[in-house]
Amino acid sequence: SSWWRSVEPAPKDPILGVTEAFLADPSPDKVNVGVGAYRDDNGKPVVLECVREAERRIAGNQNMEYLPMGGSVKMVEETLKLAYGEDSEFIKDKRIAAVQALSGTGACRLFADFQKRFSPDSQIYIPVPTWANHHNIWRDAHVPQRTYHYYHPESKGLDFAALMDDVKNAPNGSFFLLHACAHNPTGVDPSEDQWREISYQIKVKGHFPFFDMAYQGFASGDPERDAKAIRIFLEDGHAIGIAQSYAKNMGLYGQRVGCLSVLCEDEKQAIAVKSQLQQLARPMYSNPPVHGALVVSTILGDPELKSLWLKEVKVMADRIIGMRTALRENLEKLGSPLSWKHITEQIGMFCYSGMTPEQVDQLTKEYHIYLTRNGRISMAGVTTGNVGYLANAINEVTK
Ligand SMILES: Cc1ncc(COP(=O)(O)O)c(CN[C@](O)(C(=O)O)[C@@H](O)C(=O)O)c1O
Repeated sequence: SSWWRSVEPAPKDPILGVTEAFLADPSPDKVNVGVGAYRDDNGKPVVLECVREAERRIAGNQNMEYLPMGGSVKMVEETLKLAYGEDSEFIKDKRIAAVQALSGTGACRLFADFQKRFSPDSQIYIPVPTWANHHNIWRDAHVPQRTYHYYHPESKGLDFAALMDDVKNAPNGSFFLLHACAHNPTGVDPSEDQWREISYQIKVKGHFPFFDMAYQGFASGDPERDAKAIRIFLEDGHAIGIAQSYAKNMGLYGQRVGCLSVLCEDEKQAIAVKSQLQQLARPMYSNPPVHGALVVSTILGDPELKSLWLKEVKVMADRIIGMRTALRENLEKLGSPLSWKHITEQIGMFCYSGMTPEQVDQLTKEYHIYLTRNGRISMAGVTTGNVGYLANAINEVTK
């Protein structure tokens, strides 16, 4: 008996479905500015030189043994330094419970399941808008979701006042999901002063901040600078959770390398929390993949490779910043009646263009330009070769 007969086709993923449509399009003019995957100025995916060199050093020497349920201790150690700081006292005092995760998605999901298990009546406040998959992750972890104001359409900036009201009005001890840098999809980040006010208010309310940091190094080109929000919260004495990913900033997309960490009050608590995170991982995937973790720990564990990585991540960030300027200038040169200054004011991988779903559909149908229907443009897909074509198409559908 085909018990699955009632199974309906799943809806297309709002982001990955765009990639599928792009790949299916035979047009030579097609442009993919959908998924957040870096491309060089020839529109090609990039494997960083530091990654190639790490692979050369690993080749032939890597065993295929299981990692512990918590993953590679060395990779996790190096990863915590990126988020908490090279000389973090929290690392020294062993207060951080941390496990290797299946990239940023896996880190968020492991946290959501941990939250459900150990704070079963809690909910989570998620920004409007956010990365589409955040809703799926906390839904499948059966954690009720609330929203907080984030993006201000009229100014194409941060709705700071409304955000602060939501923080103040949420019940004490609520969970808040925060994008550490390079907010997806808006590219709008709080200023340093705004982060300080958010941190203060979250502390007053006893809320729990969970940072999703999928783009460290990609926003400004400097991983230290991109961790500023987290450092402010740490200085203010918050307990926090962090999801980290090497998909974008090290280009390890398909290797699925990330890390989930929870800052505890002391080492004893951290040992307990880590053991429970491992308990969640064991029935889910048992232990995480070994290769990507070895690439990361080889790079971050070698001063020469780490400095090469820092140079390469800056090159990627700078290229994107350059494309923001180019796209804005092309639109202005075309005499577009709209203001496009937000293209250069926003930060990170994405530009929240302000285009309507209908305008996006027109871009796809008439110009073979692929982007998500919320008008988000992955700037990594913009090149000196297609920026003129893209600007012209955007001008045509928006003028
Ligand atoms: C805020 C945020 N958090 C976590 C992730 C997960 O990333 P990973 O699991 O690969 O480490 C993404 C990636 N989001 C996308 O770049 C995007 O929004 O296009 C894309 O990779 C995706 O999965 O949707 C993200 O934007």
